Amino acid sequence: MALKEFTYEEVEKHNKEGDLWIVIDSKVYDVSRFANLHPGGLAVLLADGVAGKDSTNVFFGLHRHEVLLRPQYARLQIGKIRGQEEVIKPLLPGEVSTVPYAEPTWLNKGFHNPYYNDSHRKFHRVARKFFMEVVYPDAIKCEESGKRISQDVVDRLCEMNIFAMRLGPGKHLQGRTLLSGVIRNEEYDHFHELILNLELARCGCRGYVDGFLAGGVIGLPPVLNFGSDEIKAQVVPEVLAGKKLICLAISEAFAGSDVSGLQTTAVRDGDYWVISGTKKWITNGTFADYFTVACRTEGGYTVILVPRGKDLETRAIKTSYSSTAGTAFVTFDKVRVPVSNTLGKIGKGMQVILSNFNHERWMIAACALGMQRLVVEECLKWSNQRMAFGKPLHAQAMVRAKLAGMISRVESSQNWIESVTYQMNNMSYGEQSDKLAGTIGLLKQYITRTGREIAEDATQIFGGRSITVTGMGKLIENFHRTSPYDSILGGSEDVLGDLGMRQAIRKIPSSARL
Ligand code: HEM
Repeated sequence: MALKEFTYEEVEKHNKEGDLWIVIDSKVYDVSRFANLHPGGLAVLLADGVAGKDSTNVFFGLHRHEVLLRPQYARLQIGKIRGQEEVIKPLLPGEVSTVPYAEPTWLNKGFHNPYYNDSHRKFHRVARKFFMEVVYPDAIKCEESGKRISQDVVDRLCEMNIFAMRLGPGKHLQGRTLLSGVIRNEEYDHFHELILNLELARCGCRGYVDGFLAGGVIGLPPVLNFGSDEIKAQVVPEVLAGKKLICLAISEAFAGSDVSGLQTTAVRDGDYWVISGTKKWITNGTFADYFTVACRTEGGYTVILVPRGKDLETRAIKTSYSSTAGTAFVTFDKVRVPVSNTLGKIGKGMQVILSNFNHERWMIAACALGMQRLVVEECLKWSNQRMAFGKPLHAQAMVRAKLAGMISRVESSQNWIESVTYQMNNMSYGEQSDKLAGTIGLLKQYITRTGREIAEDATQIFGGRSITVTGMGKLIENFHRTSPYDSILGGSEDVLGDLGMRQAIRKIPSSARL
């Protein structure tokens, strides 16, 4: 049905309590009955320049656009201004932002790049639509409720093989239809995977980013790369189908970044391991069915796949991000598992653990970067729409300086991660372990550190709104609270910087002299 049309003169007549209309972006809203329920109060709606008037600027200085899109408020619209059309439109599913620096360069019209081709473009369009339509609403819901990712979303992302793709290219993708067949299986590379990580991060919910089966992204590769054929045949199909969930259990209260300090032990009893000990900060642990567990065994370390059972208990750990991540404290009370559940060689678990770290750290860095870019976009929009001292925020040189720093950090991180991703595409798994471990350590250290600098700057730009969980600054609040996770999970910043340096120092030629 065509919308009723009004002139500004007609709207102006409705300017008092009980008969109150306002205009926002050419749309006419009847707020007569809503005014008393308005979270910002009645008085502000009756003010001069608001009641019966075009309140577009004042509205966008105080609310996110999504407020108007919520059904209960969208229904307050009774018509539009004759001869005018709405200008402020949200991105449609699949669309890219036209705000400068809101997207990686290759997505901007007229820009060129050496890494991405048509297959990545097609893939990106479908992925963005999927994340906006299916994942984003679940992310918002779960981030707030703290509940685990909905099974419905798990089913859909497994149907699209998104979960399988997040493990990177490889044999596990053979015979699978990727993203409804938008690309051919053999086209899939680490740049497609980078796209998935960046799109996930755009949801702006850090807890959910981990709740989005991150435990599986790091817990399943040891099974794929080091499990026996029987174990793989049993576990991989059900996990990639989203029927069973898996997580990685390495860190302990006794050993975090210092993996060699771990104390969970596995003792042989015939054909069984008997596992005793605890694990801490285990992402997805509260809802996982399988645990890829690093244990101390006679003569070294061994990684063992442990199914959830009566002697394995998980308890949710209260963290400062959402419990949708499923962060758990895990207790093994003489858990018996067959020795055939060993992943890799007995006593050679450190190799399994270390080889897994590169991909995990790269994934965390990618997600961290995705959120940072989102924060840059939020700050650019906010500084453009927020009026202070009679001018937009970006009229202040200090604000422009902060924005310049934020953009430079995000762009340098993007360029570095793309260069590393290109190496990953062209190196074998073994070569990556040898050549990229140090670089990825440094990359992650850099990206997570700049993340916290960006969080600080964004907080200053958003002021009080950056410390409230809802409203204009909700993404900034989430990012400021959760950016330290990026700098801790998968190896803390200082340890990774040191790893990068130790690897570099080891490779300085003995003949090198000034
Ligand atoms: C259709 C029109 C409007 C709707 C549906 C609406 C809805 C809301 C909602 C849901 C909130 C809670 C905060 C949030 O979720 O962002 C809010 C807060 C607020 N609103 Fe409105 N509003 C409308 C128009 C206006 C207008 C024209 C003004 C003009 C001054 C205004 C001033 C405020 C203020 C001052 C707050 C508190 C903001 C804060 O805590 O930071 N609102 N409004």
